[in-house]
Amino acid sequence: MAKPAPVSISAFDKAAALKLTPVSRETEARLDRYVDLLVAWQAKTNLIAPSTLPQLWTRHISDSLQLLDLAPNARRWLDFGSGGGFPGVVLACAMAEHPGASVQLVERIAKKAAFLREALRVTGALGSVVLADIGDYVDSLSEPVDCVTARAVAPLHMLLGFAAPLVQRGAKALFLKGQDVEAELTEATKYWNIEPLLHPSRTGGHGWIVELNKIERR
Ligand SMILES: C[S@@+](CC[C@H](N)C(=O)[O-])C[C@H]1O[C@@H](n2cnc3c(N)ncnc32)[C@H](O)[C@@H]1O
Repeated sequence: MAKPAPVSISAFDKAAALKLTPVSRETEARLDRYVDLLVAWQAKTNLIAPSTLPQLWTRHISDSLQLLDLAPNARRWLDFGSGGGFPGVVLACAMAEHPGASVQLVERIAKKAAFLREALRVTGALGSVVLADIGDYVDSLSEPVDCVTARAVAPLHMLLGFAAPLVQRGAKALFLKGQDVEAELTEATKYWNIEPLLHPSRTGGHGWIVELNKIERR
């Protein structure tokens, strides 16, 4: 008797992720193309910690998708330090269903920026890649942004410095943070007047999303 095909960990992980953060068939197809590209590039460029590959869908894709519910009306997104594309490329894949939406991905490492461009191309997601330092880019930006995001890029007090001009012009900031969020908030409030909203990550672990609608220098 033929043995049943082994259930691959990634298929199981993908199913868990889609239960946690459901998406349309079209977005799922775009995310599949992104995952294929990421896995191919990961062999030659370190885009994510190799130990997290088996949980790619829950650890990285759901982690990114969960931001959408916190800014359901946002159409113009800006992701700081996109690296391998989290959350920026994932958001761009999901936002492709909204005409006129776009996600800008800011990354200062040329090889990662090249990967991000290829990811937007193969997925057909709506967005653009900016090869620049975040601070320089924000200084040069005049068009409005609805929501600014970042994951694993810099300590909170530095992210607040980057995001402040955008939040002061009406943007919301959503920063994915780990278990040290309280210490980061304590440090940040030495320099900034903020009224943070803390959302526990839906993907479990000790993650938090820091939502900010006001950032003013003390
Ligand atoms: C640890 S990686 C995280 C990447 C991605 N956000 C994620 O969560 O998988 C941090 C990324 O931010 C980029 N980065 C850090 N500081 C930056 C800056 N000032 N300007 C542009 N990119 C920056 C780095 O080049 C790197 O690709």
